[in-house]
Amino acid sequence: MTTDTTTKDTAPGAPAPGTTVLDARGVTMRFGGLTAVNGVDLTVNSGEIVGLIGPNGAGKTTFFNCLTGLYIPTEGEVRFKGKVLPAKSFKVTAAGIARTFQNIRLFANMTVLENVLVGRHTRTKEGFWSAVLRGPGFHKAEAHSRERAMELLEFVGLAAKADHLARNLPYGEQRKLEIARALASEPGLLLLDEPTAGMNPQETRATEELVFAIRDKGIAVLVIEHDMRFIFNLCDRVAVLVQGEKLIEGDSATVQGDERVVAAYLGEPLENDPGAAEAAEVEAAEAAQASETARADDTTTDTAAGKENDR
Ligand SMILES: Nc1ncnc2c1ncn2[C@@H]1O[C@H](COP(=O)(O)OP(=O)(O)OP(=O)(O)O)[C@@H](O)[C@H]1O
Repeated sequence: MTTDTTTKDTAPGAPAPGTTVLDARGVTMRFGGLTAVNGVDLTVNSGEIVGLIGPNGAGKTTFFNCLTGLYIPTEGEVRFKGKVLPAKSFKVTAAGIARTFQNIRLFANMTVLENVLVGRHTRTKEGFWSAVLRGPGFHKAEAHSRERAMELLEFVGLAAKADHLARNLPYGEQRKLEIARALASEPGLLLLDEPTAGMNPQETRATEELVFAIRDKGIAVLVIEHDMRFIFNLCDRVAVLVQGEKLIEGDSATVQGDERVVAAYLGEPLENDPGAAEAAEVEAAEAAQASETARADDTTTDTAAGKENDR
């Protein structure tokens, strides 16, 4: 896996850095009376890693589902490389947007390699009859797909486990396999939904490096995550959703320093702050103690100085 985050090993055909790849405008999703996403605008440019954060139930996954054709937004429009996205998830994948899911969705009884091969189906030109007749075209396409799938397994660090059953992989490796499978559709934009959920700090750090390496291959990334350290280390831009609406968007420093973001995560300070009286009492006692000590020190110094003068 490439871990160098500075060298750009950009894929041929990738758009120039800074070109808008995803352009979501006024995306609204209502479920009956509940507005889960409300008028959200978001762009992702090529060469960028953009974070989407917000408290539980803020509408992040619903917004992802609107970007990937799982939901048809009640209002708004999503464009990918300038074209309005089709309203079917397999067509969205074919257009160039791939995703992983919050809850891992692998074929547990298939091998690691087979799981990646499944991810290639939108890129395989060979049709039904070619598969049935197993002619030379089919064998050539299959060999190419296997080669590409092995490259991707190498890239995420799972090549040695290509023949293992997916269900036997440890949790962190299953998440990597999901990413390899998503990459198999050769996307221009990768959406990651909580890629480090349930990971230990080492696995999280490795995922961070993997995402940088994906970006360096010319694939733009939009990532949902609750791990703030991961998000602020990784992302060029971060958008914050609260109750379905975009509260703020900016670089990590701007978002981290925004009082509204802190309030959205930690809650507003309570009017009659419980414990405030006790805290003030402790502070006053500590201050009194400090001045008492200072006075005692002064007396000791004076006495010592007096004795000196007495000599
Ligand atoms: N299919 C659905 N039908 C009805 N309500 C839904 C549906 N999907 C999501 N919701 C509601 O929409 C709101 C936003 O949910 P969503 O899962 O998008 O939030 P989230 O920000 O991804 O939360 P989390 O961080 O917990 O995953 C919630 O109130 C949720 O209950």
